[in-house]
Amino acid sequence: MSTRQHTALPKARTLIEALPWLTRHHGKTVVIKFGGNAMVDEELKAAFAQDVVFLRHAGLRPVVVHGGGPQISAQLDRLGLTSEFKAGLRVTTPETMDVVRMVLAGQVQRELVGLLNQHGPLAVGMTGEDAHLMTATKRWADVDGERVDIGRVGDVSAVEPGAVRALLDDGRIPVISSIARSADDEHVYNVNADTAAAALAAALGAETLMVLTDVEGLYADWPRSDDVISRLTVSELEKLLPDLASGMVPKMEGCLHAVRQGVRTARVIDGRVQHAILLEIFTDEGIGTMVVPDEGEHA
Ligand SMILES: Nc1ncnc2c1ncn2[C@@H]1O[C@H](COP(=O)(O)OP(=O)(O)O)[C@@H](O)[C@H]1O
Ligand SMILES: CC(=O)N[C@@H](CCC(=O)OP(=O)(O)O)C(=O)O
Repeated sequence: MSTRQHTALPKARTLIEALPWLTRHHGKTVVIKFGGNAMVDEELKAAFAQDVVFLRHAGLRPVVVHGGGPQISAQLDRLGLTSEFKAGLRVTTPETMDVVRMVLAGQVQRELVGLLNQHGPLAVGMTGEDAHLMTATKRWADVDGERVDIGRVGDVSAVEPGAVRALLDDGRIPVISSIARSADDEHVYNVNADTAAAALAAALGAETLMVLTDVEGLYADWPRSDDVISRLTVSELEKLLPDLASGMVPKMEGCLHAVRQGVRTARVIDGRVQHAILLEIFTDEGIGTMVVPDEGEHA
């Protein structure tokens, strides 16, 4: 009897290799934050959409929260307005807020929804304003120990995840812009997208928060070295937080918050690498930086 050599055998083996990961994560919610800096390359964006759709078809419940800092700055520049950041947060006047809302909800979110929906009627876009998803209170920046007014920047004070859950139950992929309502509905707030993703992951009881950015992960001694910290507990991260700078502050604060609130792992991964999300499936320890609970917590 002759056995036929099937050329597709290595592909079948690869699929089987993914089985333990897929079994472990089946039915689990994964909140994926896609940063504006990782979003500047067309091929990367298309690969990101493929990964998210793959997760959805593999039985996970992916939720996308997107940023768009560079895209907002470019539009402000076109309008002759300046971009100013304090402690990693955009100083947001009412005029700036109009641009933030227009760019995030009208441009970046639409583009991601379009890319995902090339694979079927899956993605539905919303902002934190929709169905009271996110309510925020005014956030002040801490600059050298001083409390500084940065305008319409908000911190998430409440999340009503019902609408997102309903979309997930319906098999959709929610794509969420980081804008929140104020409790009195007088205006809207600009929320850092890392902060929004973390709040949402916590409220949804997500298994994982994945933050895609434009560096390999959290560098131990940035900018002097590029040694990536591959794993740290929330207590270790808490000690490190005061030494962090710029964009890493809301990211790592978000990871800390999410894991403290019961999210099993939070990861910062390199969104410049094609298929960064799927690489997670095939590497035991994962890539980038992983934040885990302290030993003995959420058993
Ligand atoms: N310890 C650190 N490790 C890695 N990156 C850091 C660190 N501290 C500050 N950064 C900066 O944070 C940036 C990522 O944050 P940000 O620019 O807000 O990205 P995103 O658009 O993905 O949210 C990096 O490009 C890097 O310049
Ligand atoms: C308050 C604040 O800073 N909001 C951010 C919202 C977008 C964002 O966070 O985008 P990235 O993830 O690409 O940085 C901003 O206005 O740029």
